[in-house]
Amino acid sequence: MAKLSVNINKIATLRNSRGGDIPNVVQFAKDVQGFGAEGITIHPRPDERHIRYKDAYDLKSEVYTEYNIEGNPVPKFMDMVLEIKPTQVTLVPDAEDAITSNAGWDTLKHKDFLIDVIKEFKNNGIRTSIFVDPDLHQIEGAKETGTDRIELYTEAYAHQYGLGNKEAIRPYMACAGLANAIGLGINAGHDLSLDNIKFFKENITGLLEVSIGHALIAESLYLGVEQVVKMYLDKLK
Ligand SMILES: CC(=O)[C@@H](O)[C@H](O)COP(=O)(O)O
Ligand SMILES: NCC(=O)COP(=O)(O)O
Repeated sequence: MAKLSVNINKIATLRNSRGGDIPNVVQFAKDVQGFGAEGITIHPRPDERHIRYKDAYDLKSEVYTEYNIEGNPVPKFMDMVLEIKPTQVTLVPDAEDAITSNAGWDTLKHKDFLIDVIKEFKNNGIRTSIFVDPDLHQIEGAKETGTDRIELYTEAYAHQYGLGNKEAIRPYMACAGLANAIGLGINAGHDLSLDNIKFFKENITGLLEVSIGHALIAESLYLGVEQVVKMYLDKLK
């Protein structure tokens, strides 16, 4: 069974569009955990256009499932994560102006940097994960950094699956096979949805956690948050 971590960035985006506190992201996190979510993911970006650093602190005492903070480990981000000490930090190489995450780390090119950053987080008792493209060389590189887990960047799978190309799962299966063989835990995320999650889960041996935000919130507009969370949990069994 893979854990469902709900990414609540979109709730903050909605709140920020009016400048007030509706919807309240902390209340949403509490409710979604009550509906069965096994984790809360946030991804504060440098411009704080959705989740803000203050939200990350406010959520600390209310997330009683797994708290996963994603982002580019620039000094401000590192200080915040080291202070909050979430369950997991997921390192994502965001460009400042990226609309959303659009690439995994080059774990070979940035190996020394990643080794240093991961050591710092692990010394503080925080589990680490690196966002990576489904490429065997990048998985091997990730192992060299000392990270506990990888997060497979699933945008390509989700896009191809939507076009009817189920073969798109193959590179992910190969990466999962390698990760399992060399002792890396496997997370996955980006554009996963009620449509594509079951096939992904069925084919990825050892999948530990998925973080899902954009599709989950969009689906909730029609079906309701509680129903959607339960549908994901069922597909992730
Ligand atoms: C790493 C990843 O795929 C997610 O964090 C995703 O990028 C969500 O971030 P946004 O809500 O900014 O799109
Ligand atoms: N790590 C992926 C994530 O948190 C959510 O991505 P998305 O479902 O919003 O594309």
